[in-house]
Amino acid sequence: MAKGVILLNLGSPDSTDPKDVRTYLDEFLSDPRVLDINPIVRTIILKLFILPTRPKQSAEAYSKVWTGEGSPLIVTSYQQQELVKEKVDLPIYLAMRYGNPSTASIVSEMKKDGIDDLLIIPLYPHYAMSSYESAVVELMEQLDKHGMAKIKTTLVQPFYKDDDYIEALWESIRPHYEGTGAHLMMSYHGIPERQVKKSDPSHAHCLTTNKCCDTPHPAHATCYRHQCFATSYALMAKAGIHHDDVTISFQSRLLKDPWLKPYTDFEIERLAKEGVKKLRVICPAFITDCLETLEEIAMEGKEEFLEHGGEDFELIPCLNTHPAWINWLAKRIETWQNA
Ligand SMILES: C=CC1=C(C)c2cc3[nH]c(cc4nc(cc5[nH]c(cc1n2)c(C)c5CCC(=O)O)C(CCC(=O)O)=C4C)c(C)c3C=C
Ligand SMILES: [Fe+2]
Ligand SMILES: [Fe+2]
Repeated sequence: MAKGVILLNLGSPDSTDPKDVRTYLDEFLSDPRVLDINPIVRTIILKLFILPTRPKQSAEAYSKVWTGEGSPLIVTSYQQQELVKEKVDLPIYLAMRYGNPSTASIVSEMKKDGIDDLLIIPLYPHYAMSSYESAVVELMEQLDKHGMAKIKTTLVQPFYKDDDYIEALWESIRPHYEGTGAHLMMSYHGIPERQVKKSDPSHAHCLTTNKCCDTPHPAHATCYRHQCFATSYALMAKAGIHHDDVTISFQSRLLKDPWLKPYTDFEIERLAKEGVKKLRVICPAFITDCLETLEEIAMEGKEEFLEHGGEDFELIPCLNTHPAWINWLAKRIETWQNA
């Protein structure tokens, strides 16, 4: 059998031209796992309220972080792919859920290469219907469309508390944090609360009490909130960081419905007002630095912190191309290859 590995990430616009950003946002927000509302209402909201204004605003934000080679998310993802290729003797593919390289185009490449035994690695530590699930469903649909529905597939599960992942995360954070005396914010991408409830197969556990995420339950296999907390607690335990020195929060809200709380922007302001002078922020929901870390946190978040009395603010980079992360990927692939 011809083995191959596919890395899945979210994707970016092709350029900072508002037209390209519009095309990207249209594809992204038309995904029923992202705006999971009545399809007619979704089209109305998208076409009448979001697409007339947001592409220009988002294009301006993207312009602040864009590199000579393109979007940070795409550039770093290609670097990850190349570094993994240096470590394992297998074809390594990279596909995006939205934009390019599209999942469809990469599946077509895999078909030409005769791949019939595939390891799927969604580059998301946590399960969310809008990220991990959507990327996997799109891949499966494309395999089906390309006549590859019957190939052997192995799916890497959300690795939010995997010991080697937590170790790699701490190794990447440690030089930027240890000895600074800073308060540590762990800011995760938010999702609407209704999506946490929808992803609970029992429909009777998630968000029913304040303590649901700390009470063991099968629903946690697909509970984004539980998995984010589990990453935070495992990291604190590994690094010996006391919970008084940590704030866990959720960023990047869209529209007015309730999203997971507490909200990162409110927490940054609160911490500054309460006298925290030095803040370091990590964003463990992202493997790769992107608009949401480099602009929303490192620029907007910093401005907000300094405006309200904070003095020293830094975003700690995501895992990106850290050797411990590349080793984690290579080890997962080799374990599968040799099984
Ligand atoms: C952790 C993974 C992600 C989840 C979960 C997620 C949910 C989610 N996102 C939106 C809306 C937007 N997100 C945007 C950017 C963006 N989102 C993620 C990851 C997750 N999103 C990443 C990595 C990025 C950055 C992409 C890049 O090019 O750098 C954007 C686009 C930018 C903007 O206009 O703000 C939108 C829109 C929703 C609605 C949602 C859950 C319902
Ligand atoms: Fe997002
Ligand atoms: Fe939960």
